[in-house]
Amino acid sequence: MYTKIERIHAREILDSRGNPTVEVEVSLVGGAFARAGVPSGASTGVHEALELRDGDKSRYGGKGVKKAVGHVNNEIAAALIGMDALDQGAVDRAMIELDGTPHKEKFGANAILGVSMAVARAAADACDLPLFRYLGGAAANRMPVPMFNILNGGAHANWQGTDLQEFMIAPVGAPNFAEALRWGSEVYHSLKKVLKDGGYSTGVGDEGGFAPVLKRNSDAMDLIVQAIEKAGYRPGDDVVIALDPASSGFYEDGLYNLRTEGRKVDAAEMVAMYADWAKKYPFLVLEDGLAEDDWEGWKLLNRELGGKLELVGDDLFVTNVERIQRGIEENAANAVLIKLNQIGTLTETVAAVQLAYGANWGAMVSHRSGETVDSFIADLTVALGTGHLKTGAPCRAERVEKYNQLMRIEEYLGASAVYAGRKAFVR
Ligand SMILES: C=C(OP(=O)(O)O)C(=O)O
Ligand SMILES: [Mg+2]
Repeated sequence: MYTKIERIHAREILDSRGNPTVEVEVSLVGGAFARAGVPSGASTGVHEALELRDGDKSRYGGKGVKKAVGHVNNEIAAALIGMDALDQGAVDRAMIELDGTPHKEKFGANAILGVSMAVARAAADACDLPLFRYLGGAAANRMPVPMFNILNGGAHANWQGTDLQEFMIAPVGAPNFAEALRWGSEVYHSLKKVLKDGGYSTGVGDEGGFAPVLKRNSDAMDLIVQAIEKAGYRPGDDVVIALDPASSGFYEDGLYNLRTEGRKVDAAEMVAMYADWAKKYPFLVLEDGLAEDDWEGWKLLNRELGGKLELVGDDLFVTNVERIQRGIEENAANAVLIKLNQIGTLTETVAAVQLAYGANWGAMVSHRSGETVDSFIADLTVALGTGHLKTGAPCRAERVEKYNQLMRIEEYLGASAVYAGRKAFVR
């Protein structure tokens, strides 16, 4: 059968931060071929599947991935060769069972995910279909709102800028994805000018957003509103703001340490700050507003703001159905962030999205702060119809490749494409 897996080969490559990561190639008997690159986070959740690093300090300071590469080339290849690439579920289950640990500690989620992605792409190639069409079927036509991270802080700016990690803009009022991309790029360049004119640095963080040193976190909101207006758009109607404070990164002994402002606050005070911002700013989406195990805080946040904001759990849920199920039962959020490498297979990622949909929750697909030029998540977003994705600033090749792939998909869909717009957000 022409979709049988014939060859699997992994190698070590570099990601956008200059750290090693896994790249996997898969060939099928009929000649189909695909390659996939595995991303890597910096503000990783403690409940994520394991990213296997060598720990050998003589190479890349211990960050090499030769062990993960070896697992792909040996045990995983031996088990998967001869399997049908069209049966993604069976391929992913075989790797999960062979690994046999709860968090993929044996092979590493980086090894398993590279194979999972490359097998899907090889199957799409064998079917002569674009990846989004292979994964999503004939009805997949929903183009996402791009969430551009234009101001970086926290771990993504070496803790030298804002405490909050990501300030994103979302062009909800655009008529289509191509225009949304243009609006986002124009606001990004407008922010550069606003920062330059204000005497701030225009150096960038890990995801390509500017990383100025500011006195208060809310200064970032004011600067972004100015940038939206100066670019000729209406804050709120055309372009809204989304935040990912990644607050697990500054949660210490039960309090949130806002270092730049010199104050430590509790969950209720954080919720009050977000409520105030929701009144003052065109602010619609809040990811990881509270820390990954602060379930009581999240419940309060959802009670207070769940009707106004899309509250997205990233470190809280780590794309893991058990944690998402708990979130649904405890009414702790109304949306989930979706990162393939937090869980380690395509099959489990799709299950996480379906669980969220079943609860009428939103799902936002996401890149990692360490990326390759692989644009798998662009296709995945359209395939699953999530309506929004975040993949950094509209600059830096590893980020724009995802946005550019969405341009190609929108062109391919032609009149069938539907831009999700404001409806993307569940509140
Ligand atoms: C993309 C993110 O960052 P990282 O990849 O560093 O976890 C995030 O926190 O949403
Ligand atoms: Mg996050």
